Amino acid sequence: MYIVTAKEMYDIDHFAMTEIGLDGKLLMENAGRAVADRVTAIVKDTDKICVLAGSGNNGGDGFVIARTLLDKGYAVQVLQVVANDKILGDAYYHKRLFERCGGIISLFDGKCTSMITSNNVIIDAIIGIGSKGILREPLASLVHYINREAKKVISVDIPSGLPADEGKGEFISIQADYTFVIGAPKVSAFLNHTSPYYGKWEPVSIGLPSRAFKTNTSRFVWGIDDVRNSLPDRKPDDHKGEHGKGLVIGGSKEMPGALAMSLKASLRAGAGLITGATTEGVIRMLSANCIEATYKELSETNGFLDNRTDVSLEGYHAVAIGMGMGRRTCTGDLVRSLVHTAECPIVIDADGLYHIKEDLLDIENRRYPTVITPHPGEMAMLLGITVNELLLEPFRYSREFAIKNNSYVVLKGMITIITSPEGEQVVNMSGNPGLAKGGSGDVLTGIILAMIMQGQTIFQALCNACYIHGRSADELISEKHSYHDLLASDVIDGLAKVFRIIS
Ligand SMILES: NC(=O)C1=CN([C@@H]2O[C@H](COP(=O)(O)OP(=O)(O)OC[C@H]3O[C@@H](n4cnc5c(N)ncnc54)[C@H](O)[C@@H]3O)[C@@H](O)[C@H]2O)[C@@H](O)CC1
Ligand SMILES: Nc1ncnc2c1ncn2[C@@H]1O[C@H](COP(=O)(O)OP(=O)(O)O)[C@@H](O)[C@H]1O
Ligand SMILES: [K+]
Repeated sequence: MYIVTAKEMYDIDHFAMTEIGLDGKLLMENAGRAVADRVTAIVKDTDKICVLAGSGNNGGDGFVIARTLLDKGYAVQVLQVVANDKILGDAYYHKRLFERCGGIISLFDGKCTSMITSNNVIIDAIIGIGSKGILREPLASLVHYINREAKKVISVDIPSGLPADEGKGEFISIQADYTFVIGAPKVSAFLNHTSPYYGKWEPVSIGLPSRAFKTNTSRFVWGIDDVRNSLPDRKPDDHKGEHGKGLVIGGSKEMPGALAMSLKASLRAGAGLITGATTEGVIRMLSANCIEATYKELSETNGFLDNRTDVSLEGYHAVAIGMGMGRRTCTGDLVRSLVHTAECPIVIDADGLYHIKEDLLDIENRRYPTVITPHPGEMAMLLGITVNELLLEPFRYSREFAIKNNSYVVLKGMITIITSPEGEQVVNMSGNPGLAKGGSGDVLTGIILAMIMQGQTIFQALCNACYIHGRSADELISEKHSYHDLLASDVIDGLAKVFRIIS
């Protein structure tokens, strides 16, 4: 599933019309029919439906939806929210068809809000991706009224008034219960501040050729088919050496568990051999608990790692660093020296990110892949901006950081954005609020480390790891756990089921 900006969607429409020859009226017919089909699945035969049609092609879709529902026998009428002379082109064509089929259209007079309350379903085709700036009157007041009074609101393509793109914090938008997005979801369906306006959403296909998407966007949602297509199978004659030898550096007297979770998750996710490099005290605590891992003792100052041991990374296929190590200056020296010298992929998480903040040039200059896995607070810290600024434009900030610093960025959150150093972006939607608990990120880092060593590209490894991590939490919530009680260590146990589902 591709994700588009408004401009990309217009380019895709344009490509379909000029290069392929698909007619605009036909695309509108397809859009309206596809949405009407979905609407029939969520309304009752006895529901009274009011379609609100605006001036652009979104309104045009509304007329097709109204005609299709009328033909199926639903009680449907249209409230046209702009003057007659504003309905032009393909939308006018479909308005005429609706009228000729016996459809009734009322003109919005700035009041007549009784139609909003006397119908149990409102279909919002007021405005789509052509929305510019904040919604003007009288539409702004109408939208406020709908949000207050309407019983069930179904938006067409995008909740009216909501920006399609990131970077826009001020708007007046319909609060939809459902949104049927046309062709592909828009970026705003994946942002913390705009996604709630969509309600439940799903895409509908309108016959736009996949070539049109491939040519115009490189952003998409990673799904289970992508995992199945990229995760290598295990061969009967495999040996442990083929599944990677990984090193996890972290832990401290205050946070030993973070290291334990990364180690266990990495082994459960398929790593061949995993070593935990940490303080003597942490090794003592973990070794009986996580018996499949091996351990390497590093030097410490008062229970926190320092840079006095000469850590050899020879023979390791990948390294993860940062979990539970704390923010002592002595530990920072260790992190920076390893980032500088590691001749293998390195994953930097948690406190490791804090320690590299002042030395991003070291990352940019690395000749081997670097992966950073920040949550929004850590990413904002690296960028020197606020979390709010970051979350307004997470795609842009991630992309600019990844390209500038020659690194892979896994920006974690309700929706996780994975960006390659070339700027390719993937969104992971698996996972749920049960993961909003200490340790979830340490588990993810362990899975990432394992995936990187399993014969996929680094980018595929990151996408697969994020999907599998979130899917484990989703399966656990659907079976025996709740958002409240789920623990990071449950997510490790849940991996077993996810791997069975995938294979
Ligand atoms: N090629 C096509 O015909 C297709 C069009 N589609 C539909 O077309 C939509 C995009 O159509 P348009 O480009 O015509 O744009 P819209 O229908 O989203 O809206 C444009 C209209 O809104 C008005 N407007 C913009 N900002 C406003 C504001 N702040 N306050 C009040 N009014 C404002 C403009 O004056 C213009 O009349 C998509 O969202 C989708 O629903 C899809 O059906 C796909 C195919
Ligand atoms: N509400 C949520 N919905 C989906 N995933 C979530 C949610 N909250 C957290 N997560 C996931 O849980 C993990 C949390 O990572 P992080 O914040 O680093 O945790 P910690 O540092 O405590 O280990 C990330 O993978 C994130 O995407
Ligand atoms: K709309």
